[in-house]
Amino acid sequence: MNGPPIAPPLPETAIRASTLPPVVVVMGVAGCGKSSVGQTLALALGLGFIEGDAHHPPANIAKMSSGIPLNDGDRDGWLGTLAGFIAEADRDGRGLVVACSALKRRYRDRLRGGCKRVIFLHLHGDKALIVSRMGARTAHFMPTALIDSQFADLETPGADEAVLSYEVTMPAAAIVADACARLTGGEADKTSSYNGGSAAGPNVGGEAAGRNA
Ligand SMILES: Nc1ncnc2c1ncn2[C@@H]1O[C@H](COP(=O)(O)OP(=O)(O)O)[C@@H](O)[C@H]1O
Ligand SMILES: O=C(O)[C@H](O)[C@@H](O)[C@H](O)[C@H](O)COP(=O)(O)O
Repeated sequence: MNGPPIAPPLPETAIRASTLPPVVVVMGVAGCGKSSVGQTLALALGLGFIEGDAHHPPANIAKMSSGIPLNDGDRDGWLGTLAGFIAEADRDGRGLVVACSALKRRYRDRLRGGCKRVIFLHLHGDKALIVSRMGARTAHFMPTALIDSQFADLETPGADEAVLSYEVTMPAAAIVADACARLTGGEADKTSSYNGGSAAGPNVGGEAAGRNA
């Protein structure tokens, strides 16, 4: 009897089978490495890169600079702008890398809403280490004092989200090499983890598997 498959195909397999280049959102709290990893990943994949920080309205930058955390309302228009870039890439069949904190589940839903190819690359790690990296940055608007609010807002991606997760103790080059391998079908390092999610969830794997079945 021909019924639906009992187990969905692994999303990682589906990503590899996709004929379209990936759309990756590098996410995580301030100072986790989104810009560094995102830029290098985009270069390695030959894709465009969008720095989310460059699209905050001046009022958001002023707020963070003065030590006040952003709230959902502050982030609304900014997320809309970034979701627009992603939807445009999807319409054109282009790949793209975006650096965006995407701290909450509903923010990620907004970003992937216009593009079923979105994969989140979550950089996570110890708060003290991240604070020390933030402190070593020069000429950056984000005060280290806001790190507690960033961790408080962070909703770690769930098992039903398409996400590659990396511990920030890994060198940025190693993160990029592993992510490239996973996204393009090469050999991947065993030290990272991949959360594919179920075919029923709003994940890239299920959609891609459907398109390519
Ligand atoms: N994996 C890493 N290992 C060591 N240092 C890193 C790593 N990723 C980023 N950094 C450094 O940490 C600081 C914060 O990184 P950045 O890319 O600005 O983070 P974000 O964009 O998330 O705020 C920078 O000085 C960067 O060079
Ligand atoms: O949603 C937010 O609260 C901000 O977007 C924040 O998460 C982001 O990280 C800042 O723009 C700081 O910039 P860096 O992440 O580059 O430190």
